Formats: sequence, structure tokens, C-alpha cells
Amino acid sequence: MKHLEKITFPADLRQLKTADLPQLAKEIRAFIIDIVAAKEGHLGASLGVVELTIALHYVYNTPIDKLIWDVGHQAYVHKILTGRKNLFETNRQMGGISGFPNRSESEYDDFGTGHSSTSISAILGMALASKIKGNNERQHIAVIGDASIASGMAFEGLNHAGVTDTNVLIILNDNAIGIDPSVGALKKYLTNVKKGTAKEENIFECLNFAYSGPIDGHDIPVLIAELERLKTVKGPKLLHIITTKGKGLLQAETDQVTYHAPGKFDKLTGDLIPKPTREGPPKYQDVFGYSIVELALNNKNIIGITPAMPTGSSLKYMMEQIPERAFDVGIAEQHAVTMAAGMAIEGLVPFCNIYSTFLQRAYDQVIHDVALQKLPVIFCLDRAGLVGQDGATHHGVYDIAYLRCIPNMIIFAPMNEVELRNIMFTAQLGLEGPIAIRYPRGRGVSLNWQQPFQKITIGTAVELQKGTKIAVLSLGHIGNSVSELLKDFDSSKKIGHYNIRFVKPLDEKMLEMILKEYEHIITIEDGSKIGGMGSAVLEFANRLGSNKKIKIFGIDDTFIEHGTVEELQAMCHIDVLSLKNYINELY
Ligand SMILES: Cc1ncc(C[n+]2csc(CCOP(=O)(O)OP(=O)(O)O)c2C)c(N)n1
Ligand SMILES: CC(=O)[C@@H](O)[C@H](O)COP(=O)(O)O
Ligand SMILES: [Mg+2]
Repeated sequence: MKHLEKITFPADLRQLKTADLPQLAKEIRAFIIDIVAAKEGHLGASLGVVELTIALHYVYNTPIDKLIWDVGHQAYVHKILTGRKNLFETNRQMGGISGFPNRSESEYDDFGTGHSSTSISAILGMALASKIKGNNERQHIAVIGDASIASGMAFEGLNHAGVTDTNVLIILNDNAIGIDPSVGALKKYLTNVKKGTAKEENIFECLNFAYSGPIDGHDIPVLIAELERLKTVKGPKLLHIITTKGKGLLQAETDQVTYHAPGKFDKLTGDLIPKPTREGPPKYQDVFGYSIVELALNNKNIIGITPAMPTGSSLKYMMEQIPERAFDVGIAEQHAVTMAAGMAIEGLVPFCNIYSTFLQRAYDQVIHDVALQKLPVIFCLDRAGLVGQDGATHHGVYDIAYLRCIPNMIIFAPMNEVELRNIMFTAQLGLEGPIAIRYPRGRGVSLNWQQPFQKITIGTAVELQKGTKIAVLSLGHIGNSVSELLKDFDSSKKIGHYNIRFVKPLDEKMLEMILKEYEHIITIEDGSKIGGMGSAVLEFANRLGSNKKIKIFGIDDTFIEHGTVEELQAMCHIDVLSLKNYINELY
């Protein structure tokens, strides 16, 4: 690490000779591989931009010049070169640095990212601000991937930037893959550009950008020369670079999907380190993936839709088996929702699988295109609740609050795999409006999950244990921890446990009984307290004129950073211990 050890900030990097930079690139790759192999995180994207990041900080006067990393999962090199080399081993851990650029972490992180396709709008905002303030010297750069630039929001930014005379440089980092292979007509176009077979007019030139490339994004001298040239070109510019995701680690280059975020691996061989084998329950994702195939084989109207997450959501099983009815639409959550609306109008049964956090981007489409028109779109909200190391940008903790206020919307959270399957079965039988089914990242609880489908009556909760004094009302998977905890309490049957499962419509009959019969009511959920299930229960109790004390366990009015799910649950006091302590006070 003869060069890297001398670098703390970009000013140190700028002391190196250009000829030393390829060696520095090697050292940075080894450094990232060494740490990510043990600590986990996003790998392939950062390995692909080592040379680009070095060149950018070498040529530009960061942090005076502004630099935004779209999505931000590829910013590890940037972090290492901007004062966080010694903190890098804390990446994504509780109390450690974030896996994404974060303005509160460094003056070099010009914009917080995590959700894709925001970089062009953000950098344009900064470039326009420079103009308005009369600063004509500052440079403004956004780096965006080939999958992220295909999103609607990126196009909105390009469309505007093209008619400004701002000093913006968009670097299109084209590695021909997102998490899964990139899709769509733009991907085909970019492939043609690289092969030299594209139609004569260049799409970016047509949008009024000075286009250059494609150039080799791993050739540092070429990159530096082009960036130096572009510094002198006025107006909006787009530089198209070609890189290899996972560059420098054979397995990561070969199996780019797995090595996007591979978990632990052997830093020398690159081989994945298998998780300790434990015959365990399946992941909710796989239950979704297998069940939609099972249902779709019987119901020819079923469609599967994912915006760019076929592997993460397990919709890939349907894409493999029934490709004509399963669509990866790219990073296009808004389009996914409205396309599902169109299909529902035609009598199809669309299952639109979107991570809870990413559905935030399609909020208006959920209201205006789906709910207002009472269309039976089935939203499967994956990664609901606290997701762990991805942190504040990715926790799926707002969905209940933002969906509950929408008329016509049914909201369901399965407590286990069987409930997930049964609600999917129920939903495809036909509903009069949309339903959102929210479930967490990771494993469920049932080994015997592949049971025959059974219809669930909409708006019914389940009494899991009858009690006399304290009622615990849980929503979704967290209810399993409650069940476990209640085994610790004596058999006097003071505590009742209810699986609420439908946040909307609530099981009012059951709630009325609970409010009447119990002295204390506790609600627990892995979502925001404001507007969540507990709130719904409080509102109902108020309508009923009940004066029972209702204690809400949920996530406070603050953003939750990164850590393991267990650490974060404890921090948010929605863990077993916090609940136990509270029950002990009442007992
Ligand atoms: C709005 C949104 N949808 C989905 C994702 C999940 N996601 C993270 S990275 C990624 C692929 C990005 O691909 P690309 O822009 O080509 O960058 P690369 O990983 O190839 O560097 C996706 C779909 C996200 N972060 N934000
Ligand atoms: C950067 C990004 O948004 C994705 O890579 C995300 O981290 C995937 O999350 P899962 O690992 O839960 O699929
Ligand atoms: Mg890409």
C-alpha cells in the first residue's frame, strides 16, 4: 500500500505522479476487497469505478467542485480517498460510516443518495445556484449508471439540463448491468453506441449535451485527459465511459449479479463463504417467488412486475418459468405502478412487487392511477420494516403511514409464510380495489410453509392467545417475537395476543372486544409510530369513546441509521426486552 498509505484526502492524491495512479488503483482494489470480504457490503459497483474516482479527485478541486454519486453504492473509493480510509472497516455497521454518501459524514459528500436517479437533478440544482450566485468557476459532476439513467427522474433532469447553459458534467458509467442485467430500449441503444452501430444522431447530443465517448473507464491517462478537456467546455456535457462491474476480482466480473453485494467471501480466492447451514424456514422473498409461480400456473391472468429487482424480490422464478407474464421494467417504480393499473383495467391480475422504500417514489401513481380508480393492483411491498445495514435511505418504515390514508386501500402484513401465501391467493381471487402486502427482508418462521392455499377473510384479525388483563396487538413478522416472549410469562393467562394483520380495514369487532375486556393495550409494529397500526388502533378507540391506555411500540419520529436489524430494533425499543420490561411493569 505504498501510495494509499500516504493518502488521507484528495490533496494528498494530487501529489502523486500520473504514472503512479494505476498502482494506486491496484492498492485501493485490494483494500476494498480485503474489508468487504469480511465486513460485507456492496462490492461490484465500487470495484468498477476505482480509476474513475481517482481521476475525478485528481482533476477536480473537490470539495469546492461538486461531485454526486448516483445511488451511492459505488462511492467506497470516494470515501477512502476523502478522509474515511481508516473508518472504512466500520462501513455499514452501527455507529460506523454509512454505505452511501451522507452530507453529515463528510464535506466531500455533496448529496445524500441511496435511491437511484436523483443525481442529475441535484447537480443541476447546484449548477444553477452557482450561476445565480455569479460563480462561473465551480465545476459540477454527477456520476450515474446505465440502469439508473433509464429512470424517469434522470430523464427529467437531462431534459431540463439540456436547455441550460450550466456547467454540468454527467458521467454515464456504462457497465451494461444494474443489480440484474439492465433492460429496455436505452440499454439496446447504448450497446449499439458501443458497437458503433447506433443511428447517426446521438440521443444526448439531441438533448443538447456535448457528448464524448465512449471511452475506456479503466484507463486512467485517457480519463484524466478527457476530464481536463471537458473542464474547458462550457455548458452541459455528457461523458460516456465503459467499465466492468466487479473489475479486478474474477468472480465479481464473472458473476456480477451475486457480487453486487456478495456477503462474506474469501479475499484471496474470491469464493463466497457459505452461511453456516441451518435447515431453516425460507425467506419471505422466496415464498413470494415460488407462490406467484404456483398461482400463475393456475390463473392465466396473473402478471408479475418488478422495477429492477428480479433477484432481490425473487420474481426471477416467474421470469424464468413464465417469461411472457413477468416483467422487469428497470428502475421505473412510477411506470411499474401505472402499467399495473392499465393491466388491471384490462382484467389482468398484476402483482407489483416493489421494495417498501422504493414505492415512496410512486406515491402519486398509487393514489391517482390505482386507488382513485379502485383498481385491484396487488402491491407486494418487500423489505418492509427495518432492513439493517443499508440504513436510513432503505428502511421500509413509512409504508403503513403513507398508505393508510389512501381510500380504497387494503393493507395486510403477514405474520408468517403461510399467511403471505394465503393473502396472495386471496388477492388473486379478485378484490374491489388495491391491496398492499408488506413483509420483511429475510427468513420467516415456518418449515412447513407449502400448505394448500386458504382464503383469508378481508379485515379479520387473529386471536392467538386469550388473556384477561393485558392485550398485545402485533402486526406482521414481529408478532413471532411476541409469541416467543409470552411463553416466558406464567400460565395465569393474564396476557392476550392478537395478530392484527389487516391495518386496513381493521377488525373493528375484535378491537371493540379487546378495548372492552382488557385493562391495558399494547401495540407493536416495525414501522413509524406516526400513522402506523398503533395510531389506527388509537383512532378507533377514540371513535369508540374508550379511555383505555394504549401503549404504542414502533419507530419514533426520527430517521434510523444503519446496523443489524437486531441492533436497530433494540435501539428503537421494539425488541423483545423492551416489550418484556414494559409488560413486567403492568403485570
Ligand atoms: C429508486 C431505486 N430503485 C431501485 C434501487 C435498487 N438499486 C440499487 S443499485 C441498482 C442498480 C443500479 O445500476 P446502475 O445504475 O447501472 O449502477 P451500477 O450498479 O451498475 O454501478 C438498483 C436497481 C434503488 N437504489 N433506487
Ligand atoms: C443499493 C441498493 O439500493 C441495493 O443494492 C440494495 O442495497 C439492495 O438491498 P437488498 O440487499 O435488501 O436486496
Ligand atoms: Mg450499471
